[in-house]
Amino acid sequence: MSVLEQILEGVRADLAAREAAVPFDQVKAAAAAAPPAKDALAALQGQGIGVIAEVKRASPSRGHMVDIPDPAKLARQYVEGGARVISVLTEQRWFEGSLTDLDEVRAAVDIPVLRKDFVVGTYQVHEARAHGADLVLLMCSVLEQNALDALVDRVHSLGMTALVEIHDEVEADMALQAGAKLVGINARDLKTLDVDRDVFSRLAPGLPGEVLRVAESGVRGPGDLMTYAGLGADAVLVGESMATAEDPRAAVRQLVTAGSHPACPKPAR
Ligand SMILES: O=C(O)c1ccccc1NCC(=O)[C@H](O)[C@H](O)COP(=O)(O)O
Repeated sequence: MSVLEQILEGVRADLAAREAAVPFDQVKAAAAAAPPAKDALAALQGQGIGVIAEVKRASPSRGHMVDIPDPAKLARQYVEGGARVISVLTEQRWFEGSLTDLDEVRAAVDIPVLRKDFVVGTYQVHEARAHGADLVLLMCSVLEQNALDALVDRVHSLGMTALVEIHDEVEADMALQAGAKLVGINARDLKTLDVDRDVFSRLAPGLPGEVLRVAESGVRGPGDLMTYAGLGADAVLVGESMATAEDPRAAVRQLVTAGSHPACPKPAR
């Protein structure tokens, strides 16, 4: 069984437990009662390359990386550094995340917040909204086309933005067919965990001009951001190198400064 299949097995088991504990109607009602979602596309369309900074303690490729006893504090540091969106991993078994992290980050910052998880059904989408998320990650690698279409519609109908993740040409077609407005091109192959930054240069030119492009994974510093900017990225999503930085505020600031420097290529929109 691949790591991705193992992750999904755990995600489905944990989801079944939550569904048994909290009925879907209750989650839907909580989502409907939540304050309106923030406009993530507007946030990412600002000047320069946007930085999406992630609250990430652990991963299948790295194991446990860092203790984050206070995700709200880390998120505030990211905001002070100039992040446009905060990504919160909520998967618990491999990433040590939780919906509590999402609650704490939501309460701490005013910028859009992404629920980063392995979403396989509508329950998780309403759950994300109920916990204050403004964006939801949907991964083409774990969804059939029909399911992706339905989940993109559901995310958008709740006022949130779907970040639709792709890693190859087939998934790019899936994302576009589903009506994605924000596409994340993940350099990490989730089956092998290898990071290949060339995936972005292969896939980004095939996306229509109006679709915002996020370069995901393997961004280790301003040099990577500048490279992705030159290839047409509107934003970079950065986990490990921000969450493990000695000074996360300064680490984000360094990226933001590079992304707004006159020498940094600007997105074409
Ligand atoms: O990070 C992993 O090892 C991983 C393995 C399997 C599925 C997903 C995985 N990561 C999720 C992500 O997409 C990253 O957290 C995100 O792109 C940030 O990556 P990085 O900056 O390299 O930490």
